[in-house]
Amino acid sequence: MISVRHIHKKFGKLEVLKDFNLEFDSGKSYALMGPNGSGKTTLIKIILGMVIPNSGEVFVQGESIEGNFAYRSNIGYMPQIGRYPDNIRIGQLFNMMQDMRPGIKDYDLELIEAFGLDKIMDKPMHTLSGGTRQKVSAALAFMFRAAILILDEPTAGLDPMAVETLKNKIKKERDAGKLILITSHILSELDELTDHAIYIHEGEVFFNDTISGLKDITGEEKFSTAIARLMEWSLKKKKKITDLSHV
Ligand SMILES: Nc1ncnc2c1ncn2[C@@H]1O[C@H](COP(=O)(O)OP(=O)(O)OP(=O)(O)O)[C@@H](O)[C@H]1O
Repeated sequence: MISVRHIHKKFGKLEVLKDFNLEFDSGKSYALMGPNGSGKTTLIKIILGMVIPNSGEVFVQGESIEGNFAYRSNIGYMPQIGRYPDNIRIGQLFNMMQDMRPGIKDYDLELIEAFGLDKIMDKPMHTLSGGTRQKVSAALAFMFRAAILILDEPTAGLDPMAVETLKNKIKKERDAGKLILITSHILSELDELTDHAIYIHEGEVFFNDTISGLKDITGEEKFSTAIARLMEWSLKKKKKITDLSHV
């Protein structure tokens, strides 16, 4: 459903992604992991067409995204930090986003109600707390019933009740067969919400397999310990996991 082929991205002299290849299939949920600054958000922004790679290509539902904007309506995106016009009110923002997708009329308003945003529609965005802005971003990501959901650290800054609400929503959409891609540093959350683990190290895909495959190859039952082992290997060996059968 999403195919990332030979992507190379540099910012100045910094090589963030090096000949990066990945496939994301519909009906599966992926945890995108890696140390701070390893290129997770950059990869997401390339898939969304917000960052242009130096070379390589991305295909979404079989079509190259180059010069193509229509594919974005198939993706619900929750950014790490949502940036919105300061003076716009919550309700106006929802209306504006709906106007930008005139082809979609059947909105998913579940999170708006669950987070109580329907009761504060008149509040200007710049007056909102960080967590409430995060709730608005989550509500927008799910609003258009997109087949693909890309969630960049979705629960960061949310209170425990909102975290549970959002996790339940993600599980519901996952079980309905959507493609879900999540980056997070909260491993328990990834273990709960996803079935595939992708680990990025120094601009390359170091590990890409199912979470049960990860547990098998590391010999660790616990997801967090398996990831710790992977990090250890990535730092020591600096080779792809396929070369580590002898570790
Ligand atoms: N627009 C930009 N200009 C210059 N450098 C950038 C830009 N965007 C990202 N970078 C750099 O690219 C690298 C990868 O950043 P990115 O945000 O993709 O990492 P990340 O894996 O998402 O990190 P984190 O876990 O901290 O969110 C970092 O070194 C970052 O400083």
